[in-house]
Amino acid sequence: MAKRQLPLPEMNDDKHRRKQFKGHLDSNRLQPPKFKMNRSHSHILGSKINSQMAHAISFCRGAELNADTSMSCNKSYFEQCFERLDKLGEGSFGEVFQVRDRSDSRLYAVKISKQLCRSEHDRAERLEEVRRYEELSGHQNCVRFIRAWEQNCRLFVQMELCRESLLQYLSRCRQIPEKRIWHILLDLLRGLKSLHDRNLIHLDIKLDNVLIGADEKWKLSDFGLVIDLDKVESDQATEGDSRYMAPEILQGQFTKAADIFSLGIAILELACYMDLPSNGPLWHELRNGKLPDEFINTLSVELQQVIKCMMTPDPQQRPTAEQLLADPVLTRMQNAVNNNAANGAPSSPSSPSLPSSPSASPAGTPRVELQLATSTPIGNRNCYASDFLSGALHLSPQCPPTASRRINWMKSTPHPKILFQEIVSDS
Ligand SMILES: Nc1ncnc2c1ncn2[C@@H]1O[C@H](COP(=O)(O)OP(=O)(O)OP(=O)(O)O)[C@@H](O)[C@H]1O
Ligand SMILES: [Mg+2]
Repeated sequence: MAKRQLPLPEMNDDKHRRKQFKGHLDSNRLQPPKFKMNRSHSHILGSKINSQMAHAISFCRGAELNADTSMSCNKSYFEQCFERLDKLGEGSFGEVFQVRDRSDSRLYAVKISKQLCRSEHDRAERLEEVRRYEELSGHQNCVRFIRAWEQNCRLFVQMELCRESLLQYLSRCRQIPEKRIWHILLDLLRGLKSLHDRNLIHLDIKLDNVLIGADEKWKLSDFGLVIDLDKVESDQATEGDSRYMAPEILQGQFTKAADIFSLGIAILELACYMDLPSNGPLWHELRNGKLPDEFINTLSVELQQVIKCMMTPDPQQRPTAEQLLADPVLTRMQNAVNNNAANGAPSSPSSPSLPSSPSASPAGTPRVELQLATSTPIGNRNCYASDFLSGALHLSPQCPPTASRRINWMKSTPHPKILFQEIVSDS
């Protein structure tokens, strides 16, 4: 659905404004200081650890480091096990690299902590972080944890490799069709429900901490601030980015409802391409249930309602992830996915604009499904089918139909070149 172009509001400090990106990173974004939890786990790790040797940190049975971790080898465990490729991103806590695992030749992401782990207290905090991450990993809408280790006073975490963050996606597409926004919301509510069902709260939900996987699913990531309500007193929790922070966090109330607020305001940012304030009058207005009309009016009534509910000022009145998943629009989407699965039709709720559902074609119009076969890279990354979904695709057949009715289609622009393969044709 194409959005109406609205006049920009004045650019005063505290006025609402559309996002302004500089490349992929928004340098206007403030990173509020993060406070640390003060739990001690020194009893778990013991005190005598040689910091130059790699130590597996895992709560899974059988987790161990297989490379030569002895001091006789000059290479670090990381260098022995991985070929370091591109840098994928950086936050206040770590740098993330794309790597190739030498043992299985597959690509992964490894996050290397910036902070040095100098004391048992630091180490205990990391251990707790890894324990929480392992606990929630496994859901398709949470970035998968592979293993973690510590060497030279740094924590290394190996994860599934994702394609890009929701912030990068927004900076690239700018106007995201509403249908896709619903799919993103559905994926993230599922991920959030899996955390909340375990009594974990994320506390740092924001566009930068949502990634899309190779499986086309949107996933929660960056579990550094997650707290376990069964184990940690809420006064030991840490606040996340102030732009996404629920109002009650200022009173020290850390509950699951705070995550719902953060997700709600992130969806507002995504749907309206709005620059969220980190403080000032608009920050308070957004937390008093006053959403700027010139932005919110561009959305369907259903999406407006969901966002408003999620941003309800009183945390007790905010719906839970489970209640939100029962929203009529989200229920219809889930039913459609389930029906497709039951009929054996390939379906992915997050690969939205490919003509993957019969309803995408008016009656009588031939429906063609294409899958991305190969592509040349954009910049230093591969391109994906979804890179081309926000505009019309001008494809030309590269070869005539064969007996098996498979046709290759080439996008007409010279760069990037993408090759689609037709997988269904009703014509
Ligand atoms: N598994 C992954 N696959 C691909 N890119 C990733 C992955 N994990 C992180 N990144 C990229 O690296 C960036 C920083 O990662 P992350 O958010 O985990 O770091 P951080 O230091 O904890 O951030 P913050 O400052 O938000 O706390 C992400 O925004 C994302 O762009
Ligand atoms: Mg982050």
